[in-house]
Amino acid sequence: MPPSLEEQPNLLIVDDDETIQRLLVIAAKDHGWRPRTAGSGMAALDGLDDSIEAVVLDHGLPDIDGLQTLERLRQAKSNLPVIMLTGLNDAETAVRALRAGAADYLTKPFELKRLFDLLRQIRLDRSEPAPTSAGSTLKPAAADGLRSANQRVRELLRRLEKAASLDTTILLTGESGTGKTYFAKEIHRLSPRAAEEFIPVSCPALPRELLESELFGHEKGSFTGATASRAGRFEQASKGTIFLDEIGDLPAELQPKLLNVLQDREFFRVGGNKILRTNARVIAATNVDLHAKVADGSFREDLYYRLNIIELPIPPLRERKDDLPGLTAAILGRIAARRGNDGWTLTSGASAALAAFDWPGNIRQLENVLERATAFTDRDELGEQDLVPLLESRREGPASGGGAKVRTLHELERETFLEAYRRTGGNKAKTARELGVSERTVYNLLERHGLK
Ligand SMILES: Nc1ncnc2c1ncn2[C@@H]1O[C@H](COP(=O)(O)OP(=O)(O)OP(=O)(O)O)[C@@H](O)[C@H]1O
Repeated sequence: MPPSLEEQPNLLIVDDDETIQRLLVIAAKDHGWRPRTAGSGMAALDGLDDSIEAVVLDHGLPDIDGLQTLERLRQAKSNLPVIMLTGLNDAETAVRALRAGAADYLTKPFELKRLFDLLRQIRLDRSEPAPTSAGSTLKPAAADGLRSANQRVRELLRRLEKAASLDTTILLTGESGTGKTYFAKEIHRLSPRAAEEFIPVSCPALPRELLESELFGHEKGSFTGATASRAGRFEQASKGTIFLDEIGDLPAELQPKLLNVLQDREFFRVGGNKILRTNARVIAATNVDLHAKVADGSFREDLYYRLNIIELPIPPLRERKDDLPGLTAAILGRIAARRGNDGWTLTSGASAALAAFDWPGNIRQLENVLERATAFTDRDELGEQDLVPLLESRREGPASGGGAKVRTLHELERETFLEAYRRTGGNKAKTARELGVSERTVYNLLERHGLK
């Protein structure tokens, strides 16, 4: 039975060309939408109300243009999906539309079917209930990492796929371990450059001089130890993608050089006097707030804007817990393939324990927990007792602010205890023996550290 008129979702069509408007209205009705129309950006803003579920927006409008309309629509309703219609060969508008938060764009002329397939998919994504994280069975893994149970991530992935094909600079932001490197590789894989090289460079991994030579190459004799000329990563990645991880740590002296590459595609090797050109696509990532770095003067504003053509913010795991079952299945599948066994399932208690944790180290921490839990069990089902002792709330990775973090006695006790508890597979008697304490103390320790 077709949906009643009340059940049909409202679609706002914004186009000043009456013929196209009429065509879209007919097609919208055919596809189960209830169309409303606006002939200008201002009319679209006037016509916006809570019942509108999606907008099809032409770029060329008579008053405020499509991009400005898009920005204002999204200001009024931040989660409103907008599909932008752009002219042929207008990649710049497409990039700017995605940047301004468009769910997608279509280049005119386009097939009506494509538009309504997209709209249907957006609707599906929004209405699909998120799977519960507790439960004994795991769904098959989203092996390519481009599926998600979380609406925010699904929207991010849609933008990511679109951005991948546009060959533009992308900035991935998010806490450590959220998957920035993983997504950078996915962008490369989905891009027309997939067959070329993907070259990652970690900015804080090298001192300034070496980083400069790593990125831009050097000529023989340009510094002590430069016994031969060497091409840099920008030369090597000329047809491919260069991934600049932790770009916030790029030393001030190298920032103008990177800016030149992004602006003019030109650079010099260290000690070189020949202008070299690169066509590398740049993807950068940061887990620090670059805005704040611009504000305190440690990161150039012009470089920030060059990098931030399209920003893809990756949410922390604690804000996408509905993805835990899929991610867990994907990671366990990967571990099983590596170890050559049939894999593991989780008891509902184990799933609930994962869901109750706040994951300060994000997906990397989930991966570590699963690696360790599977290493210490002979069973093919992971239970609460396999996971709970591994769920530590301390942030993983290097402590921010530099320098080794001084741990309190309480933290040391917790770590030592957890080590032993994990080693013994959660066996309290064995843990007691290993630590030279009574079993009663093991119970006390479990309680003291909130592990019961
Ligand atoms: N969608 C995903 N599916 C499966 N595994 C993932 C996914 N995203 C990330 N991972 C895994 O989680 C781990 C951490 O991801 P990644 O290294 O990409 O994080 P990051 O944000 O780049 O971290 P950092 O800021 O510390 O460099 C990796 O081992 C990666 O393979």
